[in-house]
Amino acid sequence: MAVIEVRDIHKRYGDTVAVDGVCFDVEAGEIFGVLGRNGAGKTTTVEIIEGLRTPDSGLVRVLGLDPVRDHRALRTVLGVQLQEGALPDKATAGEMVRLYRSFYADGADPDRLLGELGLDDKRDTFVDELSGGQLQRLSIALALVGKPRVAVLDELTSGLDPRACRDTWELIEQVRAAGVTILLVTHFMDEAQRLCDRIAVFDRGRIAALDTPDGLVARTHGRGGASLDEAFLAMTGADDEGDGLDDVLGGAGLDEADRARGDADGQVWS
Ligand SMILES: Nc1ncnc2c1ncn2[C@@H]1O[C@H](COP(=O)(O)OP(=O)(O)OP(=O)(O)O)[C@@H](O)[C@H]1O
Repeated sequence: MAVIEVRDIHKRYGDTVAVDGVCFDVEAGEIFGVLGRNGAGKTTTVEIIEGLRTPDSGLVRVLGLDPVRDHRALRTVLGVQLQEGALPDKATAGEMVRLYRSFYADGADPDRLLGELGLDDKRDTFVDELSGGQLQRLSIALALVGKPRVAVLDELTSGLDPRACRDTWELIEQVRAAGVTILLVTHFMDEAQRLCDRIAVFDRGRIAALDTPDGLVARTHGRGGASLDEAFLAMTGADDEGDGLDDVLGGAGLDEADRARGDADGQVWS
């Protein structure tokens, strides 16, 4: 059974169609990337998966749970990276991680996790005295401290310096090696290339392509050694000329059956 199942979800905000028939499966132990230009519908889709938004139609299941109806049960197995501004200013980094740890029966050691994220000397620092990158690392700690079975990481390394990025990628690889399934929303192609088993490229509320990083490159550049960055630019650059991603990908674009099919052989929680 897929860990995350998304079936034909639709969401409008007034006249704006944010999500228009999105389908995909995320398999156990997979890092599944979500890429797309600003406004493509990524956050809306992810917030529907987290149970923060209700789709107009369609179905979502996370470990068999309905994110809205089973929200309480979902909270114990799903780790979510909070967005900026969601934390109280006058709590310390250590207090926040210990508080989040207390919500779960099992979990990571707060001090060890802070150390792995390079925050050991910031344990007693107030949230409003952390730098942007330190806050970002704290939000990753909070997403992982409950040892979730599924983690949703939205803009994982935004604002991190290159060293902190690499350390964070290594941590995420360890988390994946422990069998956690990860949904990763990112604008960084090097991050997607390194971490993701498969990537869904969103375009105007739809999934225009779903493949491995190498598979996406092959769709636009053949086997000519181009990078994912070049592939993504080729796909999205055509948009500026008025063509959609499906036009660029031509016959290589996915049909509905492809979009719904998961084919990764990820690691399984042991
Ligand atoms: N609360 C809202 N009210 C009205 N329109 C919204 C709302 N949230 C998102 N939208 C619109 O829905 C569309 C999809 O937005 P969404 O935030 O899902 O895109 P995104 O791919 O996450 O973009 P970004 O990369 O900029 O974060 C956009 O056109 C956006 O303006």
